[in-house]
Amino acid sequence: MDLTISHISFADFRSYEAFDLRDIGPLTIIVGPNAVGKTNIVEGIQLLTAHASFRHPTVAELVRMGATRARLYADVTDGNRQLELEMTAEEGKKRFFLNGKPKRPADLKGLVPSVSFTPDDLELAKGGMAPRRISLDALGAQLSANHYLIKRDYEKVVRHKNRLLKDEADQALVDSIDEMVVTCGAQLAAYRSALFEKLAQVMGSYYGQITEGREQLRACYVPSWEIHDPNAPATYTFGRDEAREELARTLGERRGEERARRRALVGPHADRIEFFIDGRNVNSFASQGQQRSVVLALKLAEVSLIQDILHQKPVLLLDDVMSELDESRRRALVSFIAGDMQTFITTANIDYFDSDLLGAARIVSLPRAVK
Ligand SMILES: Nc1ncnc2c1ncn2[C@@H]1O[C@H](COP(=O)(O)OP(=O)(O)OP(=O)(O)O)[C@@H](O)[C@H]1O
Repeated sequence: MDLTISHISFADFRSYEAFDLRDIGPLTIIVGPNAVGKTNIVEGIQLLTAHASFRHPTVAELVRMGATRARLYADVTDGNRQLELEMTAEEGKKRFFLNGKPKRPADLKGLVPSVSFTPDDLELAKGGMAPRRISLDALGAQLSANHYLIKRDYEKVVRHKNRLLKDEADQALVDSIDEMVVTCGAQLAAYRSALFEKLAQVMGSYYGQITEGREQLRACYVPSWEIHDPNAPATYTFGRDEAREELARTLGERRGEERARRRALVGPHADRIEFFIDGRNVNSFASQGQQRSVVLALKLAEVSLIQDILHQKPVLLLDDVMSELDESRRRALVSFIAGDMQTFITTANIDYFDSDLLGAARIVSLPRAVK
């Protein structure tokens, strides 16, 4: 049996002085008016399970205004094992505990994975590359502690390199940091590429189901060393060694450009993720509805991959997305939820759910805060 959350408790977290929910079952629908604290609950669960928040807050933002320390807690069980997950936020630091013992996030990766789906995710199929890379790394981090650690190291290296370039530091210093860019960057790019290959395949299959076979989705991971035509889908497969060679070569070729623009231009922080429907780039051609289907397919694929790789169903966190989806996409999502995966849904309007789903759910109504 999968690990599921049976109890959550927050103290001085976001808007909550205290929040406690016990006997949590497979499906919880959290209902309430705007700004009542629905998203805060989902964020708290994501912090406890994925050790990150889709809102990318500072630690101080997590602590209730006027308090000094936030504490989040969850009991998790698979019927046999009982685990206690805990996170504190205090003095600029998040700390994690398992059964009362301090743990590094890397030690907890994959224990109780989660997939969140929020209105911000709908931007994933629209514009910039950064949210797509962040989303891929967030998935990778839950699937592999090594992915999480190398991404963290690589980001440090690039920050350092950008500082050197900004300060117009000696080229020898930049060259020495470039060795790290190559080592960490090649490993990160190889992890991402291998993960993305699986993700793209499952995504394509979900997209086919959502559109009832009418349209084909192709997703491509494009490393920064490729000269890529955004209007032509292409598959680039490579391993770590090839990535090392290509990165070293491209860094050499673009050294002058990096110095002139005073920032790092080569490496996985500049890799692209492109989506194509029937051969056309989603960014410039897709309708809003098609873009939403792409994101829905991506989220469903994330869930499937976690299940396949970790043999543990993730906790699904749906923050106010029903209102953003039309009837057919809502149906596709609900049929997925109706499986046996633990799910938390927030909504301001319960009318989006049919009576079957409501009948299976525990409804938690949050009252309007008294000011
Ligand atoms: N650190 C904090 N201390 C106190 N209050 C906070 C803190 N962080 C957020 N809040 C409050 O939490 C509330 C927002 O909660 P949340 O985002 O969960 O609302 P919601 O119910 O999801 O609303 P909506 O339906 O509009 O998305 C806001 O009133 C905000 O001021």
